[in-house]
Amino acid sequence: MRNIIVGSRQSTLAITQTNQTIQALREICAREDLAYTFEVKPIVTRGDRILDVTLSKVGGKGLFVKEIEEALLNGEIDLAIHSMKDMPFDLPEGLVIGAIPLREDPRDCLIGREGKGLADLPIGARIGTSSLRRAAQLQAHRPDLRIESIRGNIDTRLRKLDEEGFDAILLAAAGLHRMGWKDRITEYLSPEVCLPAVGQGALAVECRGDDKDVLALLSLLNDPDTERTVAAERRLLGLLNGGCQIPIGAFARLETSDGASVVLLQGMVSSPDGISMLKESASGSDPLRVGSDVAQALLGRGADHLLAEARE
Ligand SMILES: NCc1[nH]cc(CCC(=O)O)c1CC(=O)O
Repeated sequence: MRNIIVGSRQSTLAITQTNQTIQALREICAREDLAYTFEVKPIVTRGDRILDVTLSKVGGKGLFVKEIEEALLNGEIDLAIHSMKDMPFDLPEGLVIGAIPLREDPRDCLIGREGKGLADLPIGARIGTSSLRRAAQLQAHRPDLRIESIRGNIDTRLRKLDEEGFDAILLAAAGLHRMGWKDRITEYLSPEVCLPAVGQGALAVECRGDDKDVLALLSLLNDPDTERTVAAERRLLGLLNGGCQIPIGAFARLETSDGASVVLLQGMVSSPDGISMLKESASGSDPLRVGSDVAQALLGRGADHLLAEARE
């Protein structure tokens, strides 16, 4: 018998993801006859305190992660559930990702006012997003659209769609699905129009590297297919050194070829206006290799210049 303390941010999405993951762990415990109980401990992160300023301007990776990792390291909590796409590339010494559960829908989506899809939006329509990646790709697809910044948690943004007169906003489908707000989505953007963020739709369940009980439990929650696709995307991000402020998109999926699992990865790097946009793809059995192949292809075609410009 052990009580596992789960640290969680207090945004509606974080609470939902934490509760859904605990529910899945409880089902595993019932099935495997494991005597664990779970308790949620609220944690406030820097990212939560500065939501009223543009997050990308504040910079620094892992604004939503640092305080939670400190609580893991000092034993205040035993487990934390993060959105994979908010996870920095490197984990602090002593912490590991114990499970990557089955991925939700990785796509971005449009939430149009009055049910409008992308093709229904009038010339010059106002679109709310504060993601450089979504803005660049949408602008490349529809140069006429006026893209404006919109901030806050998912719930706040949905409210602002109506209150601030946007014609549509862009969000990750995964968050809306998890919150039960699928019906607000008016169009799913295909990866051809908008490549998602690295790890979008996936969760990272983090714990201490020496916590044997929790590691054993989490291994039962891990989804090996999701782990493979996320590994390819994150290798690409790591090699592009995505810390700087530049639109980067990636999407990996699996296919079976002659009985073997093959990872197919598409990657994109762009100037913020979407005018200089590079896209490359690769496939293979080793996700890390596929990630570095796409990174090398992008760098060889000039992604290094785009990255250097963004650093200036
Ligand atoms: N940037 C915040 C964030 N982190 C994870 C999600 C959505 C869920 C996910 O991608 O797993 C969101 C909101 C959004 O981008 O719409």
